[in-house]
Amino acid sequence: MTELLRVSGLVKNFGGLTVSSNVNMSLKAGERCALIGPNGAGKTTFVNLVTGVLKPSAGTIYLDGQDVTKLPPQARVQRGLIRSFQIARLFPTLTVREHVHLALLQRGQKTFRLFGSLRPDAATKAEIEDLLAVMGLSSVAETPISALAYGLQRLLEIALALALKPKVLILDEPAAGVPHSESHRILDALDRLPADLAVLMIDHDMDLVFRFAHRIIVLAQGQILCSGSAAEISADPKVRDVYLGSRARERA
Ligand SMILES: Nc1ncnc2c1ncn2[C@@H]1O[C@H](COP(=O)(O)OP(=O)(O)OP(=O)(O)O)[C@@H](O)[C@H]1O
Repeated sequence: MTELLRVSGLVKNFGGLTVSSNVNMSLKAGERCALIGPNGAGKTTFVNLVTGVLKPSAGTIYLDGQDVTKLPPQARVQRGLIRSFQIARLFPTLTVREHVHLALLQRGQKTFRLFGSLRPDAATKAEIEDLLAVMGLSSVAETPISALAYGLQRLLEIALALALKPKVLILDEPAAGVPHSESHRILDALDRLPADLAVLMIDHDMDLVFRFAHRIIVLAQGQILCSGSAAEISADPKVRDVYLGSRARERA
C-alpha cells in the first residue's frame, strides 16, 4: 500500500521545553491508526505540526511522497491532508446540507455570492447526497446545525472533512461530547469511510480507539513510547505506567 504520510525526526521545542522529541511515524493508504497518550503527552502539538499550524524545530513531513514541511496549512489541505472541522466555528443557522455544499465549494475554490443563489449543479447535488448518506445524515439534511445533537454534529464534521477529498484524514476527538452509549453511531459511520483513506484518530476514549484502530501509537512526554495492536497496547506495562503515573500526578 502507498505510504501517504511520513513524519521523520520531528522535534518541537517551546523555549527550553521539548514537546515533540524525534517523532518518527508513517501512515499507509487504508490504515486506521490512533494516537493516544496521557494529558500533556504532545498529541495536539503533533497534529499542529503535521497540519502546519506549528513550525517544527527540526524534522520533515512528507505527504504522499512530497516534502510539505515548509508549506502553510491551506497548501497541505489542497494536497489532501485534512483535519476534521470544528463545527462550532461554522454558521449555526445554515442547514446540514448547506454546510456540506459549502465544503464542496471550498474544495473547488469556487466563490459564492453572499446574496446570490447557492444552487448546486447536478454532480455537486449527487455528491452532497452521497456524503450525507455515508455519514448517516440524510434524515437531518434540512436541520440547522444549531439544532443538531452532539453525535450528529460530530458526523457532520467528518462529512465536511470528506468533502475536501482527503488522502490523510486526522480525526481529532471524533466523539467529543457524545454520550458513551451513542459512540457506536460514530464507529458505524467510521466503518463506512473510503477504504483507501489513511486515518489518524486522536482520542482519549480507549473503547473507541481500540475498536477503530488497527495500530495504536502511544505518545508520552513528546516521544513514541510504543505502537501496536489494541491487544499489544493494553498488555504493555509501559502504557499502564504512563497512564497511572499521569493520574497520580494529577491527584497530587
Ligand atoms: N504554545 C505553547 N507554549 C509552551 N508550551 C506549550 C505550548 N503548547 C503546548 N505546550 C506544552 O506542551 C506539552 C504538550 O501539550 P499538548 O497540548 O500537545 O499535549 P496533549 O497530549 O495534546 O494534551 P491533552 O491530552 O491534555 O490535550 C504540554 O506540557 C503543554 O503545556
